[in-house]
Amino acid sequence: MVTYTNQPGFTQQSLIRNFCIIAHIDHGKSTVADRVLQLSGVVSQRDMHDQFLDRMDIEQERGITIKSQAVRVPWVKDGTEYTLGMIDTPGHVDFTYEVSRALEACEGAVLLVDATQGIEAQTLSNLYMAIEHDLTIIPVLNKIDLPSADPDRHAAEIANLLGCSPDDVLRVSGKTGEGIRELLNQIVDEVPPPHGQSQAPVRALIFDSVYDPYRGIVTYIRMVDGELKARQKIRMMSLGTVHDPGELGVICPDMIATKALGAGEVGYVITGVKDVAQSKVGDTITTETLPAEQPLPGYRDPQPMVYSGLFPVDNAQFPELREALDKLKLNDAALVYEPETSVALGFGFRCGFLGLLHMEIVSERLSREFGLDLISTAPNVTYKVTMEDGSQHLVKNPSEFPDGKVKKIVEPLVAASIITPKEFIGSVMDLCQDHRGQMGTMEYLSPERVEMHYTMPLAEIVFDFFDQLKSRTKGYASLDYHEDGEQAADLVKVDILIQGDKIDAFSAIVHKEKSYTYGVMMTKKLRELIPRQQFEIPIQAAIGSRIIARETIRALRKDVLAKCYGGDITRKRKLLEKQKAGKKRMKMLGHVEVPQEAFIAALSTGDAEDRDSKDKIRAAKKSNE
Ligand SMILES: Nc1nc2c(ncn2[C@@H]2O[C@H](COP(=O)(O)OP(=O)(O)OP(=O)(O)O)[C@@H](O)[C@H]2O)c(=O)[nH]1
Repeated sequence: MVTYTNQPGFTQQSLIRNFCIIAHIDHGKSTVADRVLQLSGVVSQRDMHDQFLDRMDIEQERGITIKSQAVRVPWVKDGTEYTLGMIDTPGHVDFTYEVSRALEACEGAVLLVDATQGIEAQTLSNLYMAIEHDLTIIPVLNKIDLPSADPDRHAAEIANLLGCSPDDVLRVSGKTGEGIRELLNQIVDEVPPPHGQSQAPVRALIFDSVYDPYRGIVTYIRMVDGELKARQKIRMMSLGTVHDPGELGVICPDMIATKALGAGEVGYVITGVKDVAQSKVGDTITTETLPAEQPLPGYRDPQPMVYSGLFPVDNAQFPELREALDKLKLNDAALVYEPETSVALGFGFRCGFLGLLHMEIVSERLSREFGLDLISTAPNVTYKVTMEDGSQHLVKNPSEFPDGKVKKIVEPLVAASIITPKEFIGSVMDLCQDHRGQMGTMEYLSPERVEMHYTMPLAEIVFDFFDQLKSRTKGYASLDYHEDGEQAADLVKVDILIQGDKIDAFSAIVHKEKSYTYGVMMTKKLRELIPRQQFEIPIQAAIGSRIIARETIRALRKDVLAKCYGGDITRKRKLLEKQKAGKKRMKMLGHVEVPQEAFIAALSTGDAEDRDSKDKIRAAKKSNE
C-alpha cells in the first residue's frame, strides 16, 4: 500500500487530474484500469485480481462493466505527486447514460481502442459525448501484445477521426502493462486541472449513489467549489433537506474516511439517511452554514426505451419488490417504474429500461441482491394511439391498448449507426430492410470498414436485431443507436386466449406483417408448456375477434376399457360414450391453471435466445478466427 503526501481536502487543485476511460464494449477499459491501480501501488500484487473495479458479482461473471467506478490514484511524475481521479465506465450501449454522468465529473477522457478491432460504434458515440462535454481526449490503442494487432492501421484511422497525427496515438497493453506509465504521464501533462473555486461556498455534484444495508446511502460526489469538512451539516439543494454527514471520504480503492474534501476532488459522503428519496443523483450538495446560491446544472433524466412488467412469483412479495426497486433506483437512475395489475399475474410494476441488457441486469440484481423471484412480461416500446373518436392514448403496456376503432398508431424511431467490414454491407442491408430500416448515408472509415446510417423503428432494433447483426457479420459489426423521432405504422395488438380467456400477460403489439408469426410462435410454445388436463384446451391467437392461429392441448384419457377383457362390444361403446360425456361437462366447467413455470418459460425464452450477451459475441468472433 502506498502512503500519500497529497491528503484529501489538502491537495492543491493544480495537482489534481480527473479522467475517465471510455471505449467500445470489450476494448479493455477495466483491464487498463487494473494496470493503473497496480502500477500506482494502490492495489498490491497479492490483492490484485482481474477487473478489480467491477465489484458486482454479475459484472465479474459476465465480464462486463455495468456501473462506473471512481478511484483516487496517486501518481508521481518528475518528483511531483499528482492525484488522479480515474473513472472506469461501461461500454454497452444500454449504459451510455452511466458514461455521460461520469464525463460530467472529469476534465479528460482516455479513448481506448482495441488494436485488433479498430474504431467501433460505441467508440464513436462515447467520443462525441466527450467532445460535447469539452473534455481533453487522449487516444490510446490497447492490446498491442496480440499477434493480430494492427496498430499502424488503426492509429491512422483514429488520427483521421480526431484530426491528429498517428504518432499522437499512444500504444498500450492492458495485459502486459506496456505503455501504461507513459499513459499516466501524458494524462498529467495534457488533462487540465479542475477549475472550481476553492474559496467559494461548497458545491458538489452527486454523480452516483448506492444503498448499503449497514451504512445507509453512500453518495458519490465530485467537489466543484469550496471545501467540505467532515462535521459540516450539508444541504441537498433541489430537495432542501439538511443532513449531518456521518462520514466523508475517498475511494482508494476501498473507502477511506477523511477530514475534508477540496475543490476538484472526487469522494463520497454517507449521511446515515435510510430513506432513498433523500438522495437524488444529479443534485448539488452545499453546506447549511454557507449555502451556495446556484445549484450545478445536474443531469437530464434518461428516457426509457423499453417497458416490461415485473411481477413477484409469490404475490405476497409485492411490498418487498417495491422496496427493492426504490433501493435499486438509487444506484440506477435510469430505472423507472409504476404499479401495475395483471389479471394473470397479480400485482407488480411496469418498469422502463434503456434496453434489453439493462432489463436483464435489473431483474438479475433484484433476484440476487434482494432475493426476489420474479416473472417479467414480454418487453415492448411506447406507442401513441389515436382513435376514430379523436381520443389519444399513450400505450406502455399492450393491455392498455384501447378497444374500438383505431385511426393511427405512432411508434418511436431510432437513428442507428452500424460499423462493419465492407464485405458484409449486403448482409447488413438485407437485415436492416427486414427490420423496416430506412437507409441514410454510408461512409468509409478506412478502405476496409464502413459506417452505415439507418433510421429504424425502436421496436425492431431493441429485441433481436443485435444478435442477428452479430451472426450475419461473424461478430465483426458493431451497433449504436439513439432516439430519433417517430412515425405512423401498421401495428396490431395480438391477444392470446386459453380456453377462450384472454391472458393479458401474453398480449403484444406487433407489426401487421409479423402478427401471424407471433401468434403461431406463442400458441405453439404454450401448447408445449401447459400440462395436459382431463379435457381439451384450445390455445388461440387473435387480433380483435379474428383468430389467426390455434393449437390444441389434447385431453388426458384414462383407459376405461382396461378391465374389459373380450365380451360384448356394446358394453365397451357404452363406457366410451360415458367418458366422452364426462369430458364434455368438464370442458364447460374446467378452468385452466397456467403454471408459473409456463409463464416464465413462455415470456423469457424469447430474450434468452436473443440475449446480446458478450458470450455470444465472443463465440461468434472465435468461430470466425
Ligand atoms: N491480450 C490482451 N487482452 C486484453 C488486453 N486488454 C484487455 N484484454 C482482454 O479483453 C477482454 C475485455 O477486457 P475488459 O477490460 O473487460 O473490457 P472492458 O472494455 O472493460 O469491457 P466492458 O466494461 O464490458 O465494456 C478481457 O478478456 C481482457 O482480458 C490487452 O492489452 N491484451
